[in-house]
Amino acid sequence: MNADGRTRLNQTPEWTALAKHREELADTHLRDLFAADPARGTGYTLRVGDLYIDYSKHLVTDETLRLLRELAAATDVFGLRDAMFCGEKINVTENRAVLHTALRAPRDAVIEVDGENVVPAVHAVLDRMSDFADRVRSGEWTGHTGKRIKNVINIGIGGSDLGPAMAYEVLRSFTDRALTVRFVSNVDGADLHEATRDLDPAETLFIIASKTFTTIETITNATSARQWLLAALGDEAAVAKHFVALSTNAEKVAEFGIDTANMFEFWDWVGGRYSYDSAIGLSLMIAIGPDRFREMLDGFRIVDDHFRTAPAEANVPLLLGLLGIWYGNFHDAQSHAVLPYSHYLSKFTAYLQQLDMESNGKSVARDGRPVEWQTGPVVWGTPGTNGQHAYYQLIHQGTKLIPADFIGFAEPVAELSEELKAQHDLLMANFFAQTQALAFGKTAEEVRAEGVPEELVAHKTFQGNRPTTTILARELTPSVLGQLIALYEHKVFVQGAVWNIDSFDQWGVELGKVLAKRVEPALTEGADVPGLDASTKALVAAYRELRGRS
Ligand SMILES: O=P(O)(O)OC[C@H]1O[C@](O)(CO)[C@@H](O)[C@@H]1O
Repeated sequence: MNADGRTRLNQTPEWTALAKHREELADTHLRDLFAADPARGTGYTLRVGDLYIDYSKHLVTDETLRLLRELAAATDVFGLRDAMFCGEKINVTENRAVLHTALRAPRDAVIEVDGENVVPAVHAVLDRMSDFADRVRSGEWTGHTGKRIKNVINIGIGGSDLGPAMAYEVLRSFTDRALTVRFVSNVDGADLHEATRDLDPAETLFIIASKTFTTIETITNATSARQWLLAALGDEAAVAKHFVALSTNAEKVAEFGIDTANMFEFWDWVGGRYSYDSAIGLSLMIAIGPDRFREMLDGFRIVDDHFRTAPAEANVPLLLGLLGIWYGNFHDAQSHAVLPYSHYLSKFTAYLQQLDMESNGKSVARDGRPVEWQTGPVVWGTPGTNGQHAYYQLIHQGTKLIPADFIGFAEPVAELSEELKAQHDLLMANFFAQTQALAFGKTAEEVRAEGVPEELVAHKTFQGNRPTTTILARELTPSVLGQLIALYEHKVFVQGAVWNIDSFDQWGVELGKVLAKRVEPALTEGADVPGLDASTKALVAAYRELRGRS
């Protein structure tokens, strides 16, 4: 029993029933499931907004889905969902509400935190962002010397980088191509160097994105960026025209030297990895314009409303979350691949890595006791066709079960030439062929029938039975991007709720930060750091020697 009165997850009858069911299905192949139900290809599908979700190629039956839904009911996933949408403080270790859904709520919605409706503030910031973005895009907002802003550099890390950087790539064809928009995150000086080396400081706007405004990588890069600017423009007053801040921490913003009039605010109830639809999206909004940004928010809202209201049988985030639990907890799958068949989604999986792994990479339950069940998977993947010529071999014929999401679009991006658009069918033929091959494989008999010599038959056989979800949409628009992100946000939520972990804290990143601060003087000054272990001590000495410092 948990301290909160709940039976431990792995001791519930629902969990035990799933484990037993898994044994019963051990010898069932997807080929059998499709043979037994000719309607499976259309029956095991759902729609949400513009997304068509095919989950027929999963190792599940109606009974599996029923048992999974019972697990969700027993762990009160929908109860926690309602608490989240209402602004209850479900981030228990930080005593915070979790309200990224308020960032896309309509103007007239009422969502309260500590008795205060947060929606008017959300829209006030959105309006200020829109006004600022319009002024930069139109050339009305100029740099210190009066030159038009042609370059926008977002400096941030983690949730203050990955979201806008990903979305900028995804929506590139909607961006103002006259603007150069870059993202600097790494404290390796090379990142800022490459981002600024060919730019005119007088035409460059820096957006310093940091929820806390204390993150060392971001503050270090921002300080270097200010030096780069001032070295060229020579006047402290230039900072006001070339630096804006996105933060929850006005005091630290002012301390850094950015006028808080140039600060776009968000709130502690927005987690970093859930923040790119807040002020953190300013660089994206400048790139695509406020109207497109709002279309994206509308897309998020479509899936929020669906998650909040759809019954369990038709609730897509619930389904996707439960399927992940089925593989992670009952098939020992360790990882989950996300494989987009769109060049524009090249940073999509990197974004999801933070969303999923920082949220659900936990081993302590909400009541403080260690979990006795697997939690979040390793999330990985790159655009599909490139992956086909790299790691798909392992997915097809390796010894590990790797459930995968395939994401594709019926239409190529509108601005491609007719010639390049013609390549789209080939791209999508690969998309459909892969999930088919993964599910159904190729039997030894089929291989033999092709005249393959006996000694090669085993090598050329594909076991199949590799589960995939296919997510298909007509085209990649700002709204569809919002829908996709909200879908994954809520999927991650569902899994955290079932595992009874706090998906909204991230204590696991703290220790490394503290140790880096402690080790730095050993590198720079050769200072003796008390308690440094023998391995790290020797590595520091080797580093100093290589840098000619010892
Ligand atoms: O926006 P901040 O406060 O600079 O934090 C950046 C990132 O650092 C983390 O706290 C830890 O990596 C993330 O959760 C967050 O997105």
